[in-house]
Amino acid sequence: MPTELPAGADPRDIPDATVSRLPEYLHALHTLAETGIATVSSEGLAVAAGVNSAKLRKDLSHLGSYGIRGVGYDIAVLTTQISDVLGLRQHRAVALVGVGHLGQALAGYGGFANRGFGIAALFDIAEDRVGTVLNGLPVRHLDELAEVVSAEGISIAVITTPPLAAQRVADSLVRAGVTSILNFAPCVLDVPGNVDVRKVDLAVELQILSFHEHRKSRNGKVAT
Ligand SMILES: NC(=O)c1ccc[n+]([C@@H]2O[C@H](COP(=O)([O-])OP(=O)(O)OC[C@H]3O[C@@H](n4cnc5c(N)ncnc54)[C@H](O)[C@@H]3O)[C@@H](O)[C@H]2O)c1
Repeated sequence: MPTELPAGADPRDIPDATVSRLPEYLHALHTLAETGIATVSSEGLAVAAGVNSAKLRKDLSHLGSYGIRGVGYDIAVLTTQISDVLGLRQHRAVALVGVGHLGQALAGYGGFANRGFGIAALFDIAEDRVGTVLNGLPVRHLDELAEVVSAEGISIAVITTPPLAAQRVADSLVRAGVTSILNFAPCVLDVPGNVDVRKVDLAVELQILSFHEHRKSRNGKVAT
């Protein structure tokens, strides 16, 4: 069985919605591999990943992976294919800027390493933070950003500063050569076209759950 994307399966053709589910499939595959099994049916993988199996088969067909009738997917092969598409076959060093409450929690989380990432550098500007050590990493002053980004080969950064500082921090990151930013600050960042930004906002997720709660209570009223 092939271990790389088959000819004709161009990662640029994979829909964004599929890409957003690939990390879930990868996580499920790692968990299944730990149980010692070598193959998994599309239904089994779909249950492990929490999606519907028709959607999973469609997603994996974008990778040129169709599974074998009666056998399913080879877990090791599919893991390699998804890791290739996500660019996870190389360990990626990540910088984190803003070592406050949230930054410290993220920097202290041990679960990134086995998902292909490591926080390699921490930055802040507060006098009482710069120079301290967190999980063996020194908190450096933002002035050192360009030097460290270049030395560590960092292309991805996480912003956990207050929103008012986030745009300036993003500008510094872009100048230093960072081309992907995960922004936790509740603001919109203006970046050049070659820079990818993803925003994480738990308040948005809660508002969506609030909508579902609101709808459930409205439906309940209609039903009674
Ligand atoms: N996305 C989410 O779901 C979510 C959840 C919680 C907090 N947040 C956001 O995360 C951010 C951090 O929250 P927090 O509670 O950790 O705040 P915090 O005040 O504890 O930490 C912010 C840190 O950023 C540093 N900082 C300020 N300006 C800086 C700059 N120019 N360069 C480098 N570092 C700078 C501060 O010194 C401090 O250490 C805020 O924007 C907050 O709104 C987002």
